Amino acid sequence: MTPSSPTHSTKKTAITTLGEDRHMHSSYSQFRWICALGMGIAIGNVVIPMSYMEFAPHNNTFTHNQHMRYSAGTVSDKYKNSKSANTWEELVEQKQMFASQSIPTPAAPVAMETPKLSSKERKKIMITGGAGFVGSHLADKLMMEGHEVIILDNFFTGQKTNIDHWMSHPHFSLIVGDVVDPIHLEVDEIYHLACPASPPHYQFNPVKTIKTSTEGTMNMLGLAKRVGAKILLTSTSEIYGDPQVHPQKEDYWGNVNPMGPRSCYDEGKRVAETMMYAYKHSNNVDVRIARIFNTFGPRMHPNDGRVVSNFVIQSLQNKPITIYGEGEQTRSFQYVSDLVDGLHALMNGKYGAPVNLGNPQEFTVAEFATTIKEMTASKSEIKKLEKTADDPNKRKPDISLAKQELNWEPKVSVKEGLAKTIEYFRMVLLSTGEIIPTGPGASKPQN
Ligand SMILES: O=C(O)[C@H]1O[C@H](OP(=O)(O)OP(=O)(O)OC[C@H]2O[C@@H](n3ccc(=O)[nH]c3=O)[C@H](O)[C@@H]2O)[C@H](O)[C@@H](O)[C@@H]1O
Repeated sequence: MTPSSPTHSTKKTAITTLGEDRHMHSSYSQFRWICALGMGIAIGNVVIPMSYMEFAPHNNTFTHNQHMRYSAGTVSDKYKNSKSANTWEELVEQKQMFASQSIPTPAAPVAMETPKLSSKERKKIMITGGAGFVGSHLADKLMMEGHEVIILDNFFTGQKTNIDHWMSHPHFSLIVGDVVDPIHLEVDEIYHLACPASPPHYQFNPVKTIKTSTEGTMNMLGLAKRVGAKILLTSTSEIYGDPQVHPQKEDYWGNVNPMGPRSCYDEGKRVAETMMYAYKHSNNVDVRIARIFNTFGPRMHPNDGRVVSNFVIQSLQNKPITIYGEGEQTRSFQYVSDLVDGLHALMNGKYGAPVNLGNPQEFTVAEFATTIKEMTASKSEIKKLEKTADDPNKRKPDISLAKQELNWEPKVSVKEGLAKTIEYFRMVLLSTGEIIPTGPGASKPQN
């Protein structure tokens, strides 16, 4: 199997055994400490992550005593002194402590105490696709504000490891389900993220991708209408297709091939936007639309197949870096914490028309490959493969509207974000062994 093959695999070795063996692995233990020390700032007994909790590399399960031990690995004094419970009273005390806090896991190696809001201030917020890469970072932010978070995810691309740390928190609920099925519950806000976003994944079952964006969005709008909730749709830069205008502003109508391999996603999101406005105008639903440009960061699935995870994983293993086409196509990359801040600002602001959220720092794919190769001190060769069908030639957001309406702009440079992402994947590789990233063409996410 070559890295360019449409099939792919991740060899899981040490880490799955870890959970089962219930023993600490030395590199893993080191990983936790690096993460905790590198990411957290302790204030009193609360550990505030530098950019939420960023590390979610693997499947693992933990015993209660392991939770206790992990708590000793945080920077917080309170946790530093905690140890395995010896008596019933100690166990009760520790259980109470963890009941109001997150539980440290490899996904989020710092324990975090969530603020106690009054019931009037505390909102019930649903995130569809909340176990995914972006959704789980958003969940962290909302939990850290003290809200109640309900995640609805079908785990097609989402991973439980991304949200494990909140599972026993009283403000957190997980519903394993699909947005294509109607759902009845009480919520104040809905962040509707559910939909595979990586081209190989959304092309795997195009009919399902269309249903997710259409029936799924209809169901979420129906819910918003019934309970009077505000709803935010994560749309995409892909609605501009292969743009003939550069950079792209929100008033550009786009250049989409309605019959191409990407159209299930592009057209699905376009119709989802249309539905949002139909419900706004006909039913007075309070809507928000974010058009998200290429986003990267820790918790991207190693087999996501998008350019950032592929190039980083290939470089770290000194394997060929696969460029599709000549590498002259451009993309503009934003770090995940900036996106999460933008989504939050949009939901909490008053602006109801579509807004681009992206970082205008633009790279050709070839430049991007060289940048990652240099940052990882890799010996990888650059390998050119066939260009993929309908791959947009240029993409860069005009974010003047987001600056004006949301007072938002990205704070993390691409290089800073890449450094964090490289460290993340370095640790993933330490734990999992070899990874062969997903190549071009439709494919199912592999665990
Ligand atoms: O990351 C994102 O946020 C966006 O990713 C994808 O859009 P795309 O720009 O095609 O993302 P990638 O698959 O990461 O591709 C970026 C460029 O790198 C190239 N690429 C990708 C992977 C690879 O191994 N080699 C390579 O040259 C692609 O051909 C493309 O030109 C999704 O379709 C968007 O919905 C999503 O918003």
